[in-house]
Amino acid sequence: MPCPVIVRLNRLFKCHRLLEFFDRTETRTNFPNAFRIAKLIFIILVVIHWNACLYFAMSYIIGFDSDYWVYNMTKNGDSFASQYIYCFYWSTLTLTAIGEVPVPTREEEYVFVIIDFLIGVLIFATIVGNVGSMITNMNAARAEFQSRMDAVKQYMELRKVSKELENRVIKWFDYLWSNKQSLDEEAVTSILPDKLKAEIAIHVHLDTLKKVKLFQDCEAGVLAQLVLKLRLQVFSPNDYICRKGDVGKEMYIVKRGRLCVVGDDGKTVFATLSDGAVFGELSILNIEGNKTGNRRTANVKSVGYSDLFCLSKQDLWDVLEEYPDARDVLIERGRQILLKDGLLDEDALRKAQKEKISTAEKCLNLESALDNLQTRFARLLAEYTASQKKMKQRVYRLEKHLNLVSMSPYLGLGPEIDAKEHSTLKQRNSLPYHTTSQPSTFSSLSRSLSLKVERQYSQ
Ligand SMILES: Nc1ncnc2c1ncn2[C@@H]1O[C@@H]2COP(=O)(O)O[C@H]2[C@H]1O
Repeated sequence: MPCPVIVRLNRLFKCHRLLEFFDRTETRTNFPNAFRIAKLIFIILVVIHWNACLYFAMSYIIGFDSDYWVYNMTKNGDSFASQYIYCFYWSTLTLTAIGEVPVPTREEEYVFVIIDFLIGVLIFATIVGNVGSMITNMNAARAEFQSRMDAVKQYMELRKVSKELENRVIKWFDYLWSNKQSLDEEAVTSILPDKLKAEIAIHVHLDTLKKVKLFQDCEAGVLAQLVLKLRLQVFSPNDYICRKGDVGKEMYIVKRGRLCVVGDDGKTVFATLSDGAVFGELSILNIEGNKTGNRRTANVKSVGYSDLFCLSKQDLWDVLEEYPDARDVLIERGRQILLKDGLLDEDALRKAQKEKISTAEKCLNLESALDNLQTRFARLLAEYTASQKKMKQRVYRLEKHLNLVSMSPYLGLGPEIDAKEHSTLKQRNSLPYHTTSQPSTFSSLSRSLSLKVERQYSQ
């Protein structure tokens, strides 16, 4: 074997870098299946190349032209290109087992060919397995969609659903697939963290939301919050999205399609709604004076297929509670539509507004009364503290006057008395009560007074 080849074998230690490259590229590429096929072909070519090199090395060791199996220099040429091409050809035939190869004559040649055949079987299995799984992966979305559709079809068959309705359902599936609408967009992005999900939702839906006149004056935060709550729904031609009198539970934004606000006969068209239009908001905005309350004010019908973003009442209010200005804008616009349709009870609106004002006034009055009370309470507290202080001083003076001041340090009353006076009083106090010059009634009075003051202190 030529020496430079052995020296360069240490390059095989870098193999892990190649595997790392494969892993990273497979994760990052937008065409994973194409990359997997390319990787498989590359690995097979490398294995064939190594096998060709081994064949040439074995022929070199055994001796070129020595038998029918080894590389034949005279027959196949001795240039580097012809040597490489013949060996590569031989290796391909052996490993893929698709062609006849020279029959080995020596034992070591047989062993080499057996190993080659075994590797060839593995390569073949790998190719078939990988290509099969790639084709399955490529069709995974279609297969999932198909299986769901089949389940619905079977169900309709079982429940004897009318042919007309069955056709509508099948056409709905067909529209969904041909417009590349996912059955459940939330499920697709559910694996992502909330932040990324929000960014994707903003990217996908924000353009539609920006077209919506109703939201054009709203703060950017409102749109960003709303965009996360939108759910895509697809309606077939002539489907009623809402009917007059139903309880409103959600509002809709038209992403694509055409819809009509129709009368009860289903033919009289009051208004046509197209991309960016909003409807279904009147019954969920709790507009004061709305004659229909939380009921739908009109029928809305889809003309062709229409893609609508649906926003539930709860989700809308959750957002609007944080953005009162946006709420006022929406309510004002809704009020204008109701006024135009003659569905606004102006008396009720005025009454509600008056009630609102009187409630606000009541709140203000209550607030000022509370302020007043607070001031008076503070004044009372100050007066009480001052009178308490005065009383303490009077008790102290009284006690002093009655020669009972000696009790004060124990009771914690009044200012400190000087040490001399204190010792004199202590001496006097050590005498029994009846021996003191004061009558016993004074002492009991002073005691009860002291106890009262002590209680006040402890409070
Ligand atoms: N004259 C109109 N023009 C446009 N849209 C309307 C008209 N009347 C009703 N709608 C919409 O039709 C919706 C029916 O449900 P809502 O009452 O919740 O909200 C209603 C409005 O959004």
